[in-house]
Amino acid sequence: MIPGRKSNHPSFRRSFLFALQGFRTAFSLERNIKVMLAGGLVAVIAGFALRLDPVSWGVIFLCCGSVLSMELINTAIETVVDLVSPEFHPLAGRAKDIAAAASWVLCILVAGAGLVIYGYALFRLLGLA
Ligand SMILES: Nc1ncnc2c1ncn2[C@@H]1O[C@H](COP(=O)(O)OP(=O)(O)OP(=O)(O)O)[C@@H](O)[C@H]1O
Repeated sequence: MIPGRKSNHPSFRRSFLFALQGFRTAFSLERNIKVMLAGGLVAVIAGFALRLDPVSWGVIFLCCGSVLSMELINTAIETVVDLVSPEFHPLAGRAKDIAAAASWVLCILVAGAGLVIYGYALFRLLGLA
């Protein structure tokens, strides 16, 4: 709900536009978002090259989406921390470090999933699996 507004919720279309605006802001401010989008593009190109099966494509899309979403949430947490604690504070640092850790944990697990999926697809393409 927007503070001071009469209606409780913006329309579905306006909500989508707010989300789009949030994405554009995060994209322009965060280098990690650009890196992750580039990584997603490489993953899709590699998927076509290795002729992934439909289930593998589904997993790859889910992985790309979850990594990107987690980085957006991380960026939102950093923004709120900067708002409530513009000064140096150990708890502010801790909150940012934990949010960054959440993103890295997901990235490491997704890298593992990618290794298995692309590795298996490569072996299959070479007739080794
Ligand atoms: N207000 C603060 N008080 C204490 N430590 C802070 C504060 N702001 C940032 N830090 C420390 O500096 C680190 C980097 O903070 P910064 O806001 O630059 O994040 P970032 O480098 O943009 O993170 P990411 O790479 O995930 O986007 C934090 O993880 C935290 O350890």
